[in-house]
Amino acid sequence: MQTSRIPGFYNMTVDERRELLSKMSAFSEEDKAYLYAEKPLSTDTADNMIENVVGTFPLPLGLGLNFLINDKEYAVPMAIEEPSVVASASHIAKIVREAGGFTTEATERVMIGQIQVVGCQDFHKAKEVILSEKDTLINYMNTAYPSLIKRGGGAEDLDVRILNEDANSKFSQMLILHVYINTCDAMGANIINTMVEALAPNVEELTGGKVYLRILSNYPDRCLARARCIIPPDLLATEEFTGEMVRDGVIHAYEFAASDPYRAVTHNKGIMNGIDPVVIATGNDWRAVEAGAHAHAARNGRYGSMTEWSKDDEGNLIGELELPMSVGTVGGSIRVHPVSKIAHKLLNVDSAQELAQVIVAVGLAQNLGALKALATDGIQKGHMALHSRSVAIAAGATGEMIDVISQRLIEEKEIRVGKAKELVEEYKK
Ligand SMILES: CC(C)(COP(=O)([O-])OP(=O)([O-])OC[C@H]1O[C@@H](n2cnc3c(N)ncnc32)[C@H](O)[C@@H]1OP(=O)([O-])[O-])[C@@H](O)C(=O)NCCC(=O)NCCSC(=O)C[C@@](C)(O)CC(=O)[O-]
Ligand SMILES: NC(=O)C1=CN([C@@H]2O[C@H](COP(=O)(O)OP(=O)(O)OC[C@H]3O[C@@H](n4cnc5c(N)ncnc54)[C@H](OP(=O)(O)O)[C@@H]3O)[C@@H](O)[C@H]2O)C=CC1
Repeated sequence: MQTSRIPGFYNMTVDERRELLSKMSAFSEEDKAYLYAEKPLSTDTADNMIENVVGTFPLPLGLGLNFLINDKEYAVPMAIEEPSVVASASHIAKIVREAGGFTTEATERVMIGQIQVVGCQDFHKAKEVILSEKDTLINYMNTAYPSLIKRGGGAEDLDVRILNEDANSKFSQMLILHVYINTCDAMGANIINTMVEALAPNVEELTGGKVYLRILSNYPDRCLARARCIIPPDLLATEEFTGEMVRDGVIHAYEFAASDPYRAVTHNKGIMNGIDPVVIATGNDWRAVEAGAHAHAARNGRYGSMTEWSKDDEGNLIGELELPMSVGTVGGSIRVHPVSKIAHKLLNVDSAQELAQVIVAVGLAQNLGALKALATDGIQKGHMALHSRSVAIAAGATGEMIDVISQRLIEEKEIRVGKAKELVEEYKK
């Protein structure tokens, strides 16, 4: 899309939004046939995706707007059930674009495959043998996946660790091979698993041990994406709070998360509020991304904040987020789920590296959205106002009643299902 800045998009009806997107040539006729269908994922496709299928489970798909990342516009598809997340991401993206946008970067897409060897007679000798045969083993693995080499990827390096060397350890001693594999634009789990399974017999032969696990690691700490924003305080000001007050509140909120795991978990949940919906919409494995993100948050031996917030000498608020980001633009169900295909088209990313960068930028925005609300009005004002519609529906409101009940809940400052049920009964009389 030429611009992701569409003021008041949320005040339009769904039909008006679709018409506007048509005018912006965001979707082809075929895309629209899937995206606007009541049931975009057919039962047949679903039945081919997983086991024991009895139906499908749709989620709302919204657009995170206003994202300017490395000077490129992105309307970000977000699949999520929770109200206020898309609004919050768009709200912060709007502020950040006025400050010049997000800057992002990503490392090479190097993922890790692990091979576990137990029962070696001499673990140090076994380690030496593996390292002396490193090049041969790397070449061997690459013969198991020649197409990856053709794309410029493949196994690149190999490392060996010995675990549980302490004689008092209650666990068995084991040799762990780490194979570093560039999976190009795929998340790479199946690719890596194929390669490490192919290598296992050679490893057994060289070490004299027994290989058990041969699987990727979901902590790909050489496959990182980083996002950064620099925001002058005046852009953060609200009716009641100066920009400096908001900035300082955000920094204090960060310091709280950095010092206390109980807070860090909630803080990081707020970041994943932004990340998961994009990972899901693009057909990627959100369990893998979640697991890797939390491992990274604990990399210093203590679970802490995924983001960092500080101020520079000019008083600008600086936000940074670095996460492992094992996502792909091909592979898995990405080209199987029709809506995920459309999401990729809308995002218009050229590579998995670029997708990873968009995702961390959304995570950073989402974190600031939550912290800005928490450090000022509190989360209930913005979030609960948007949640009131779900509350009304949960209480049995339908059609026009939803808006009426939702508005009453906000006015009476009692956004809860019990209250909504009373209002529904009253409305029906
Ligand atoms: C909800 C807002 C954004 C309102 O904030 P606001 O200041 O009232 O927004 P605004 O009316 O000034 O609008 C500014 C922009 O926000 C967007 N926007 C504004 N409203 C909408 C809407 N309805 N739908 C879509 N987009 C919306 C939109 O882009 C708009 O620009 P415009 O288009 O007008 O030029 C703000 O209160 C907010 O960000 N709150 C935080 C919400 C949040 O974090 N929700 C997550 C759920 S809570 C949670 O799970 C995580 C948590 C909080 O526990 C994490 C933690 O503890 O750290
Ligand atoms: N622990 C975990 O996280 C696990 C996750 N999984 C699942 O694995 C799936 C992801 O595995 P993944 O290996 O990515 O998927 P695939 O098995 O679908 O492999 C990706 C395929 O994409 C093709 N391809 C086309 N273009 C490119 C390109 N530019 N770069 C790289 N590959 C390309 C390759 O086929 P070709 O080379 O033949 O053209 C490759 O085989 C996810 O569904 C995930 O849920 C599975 C096991 C464990």
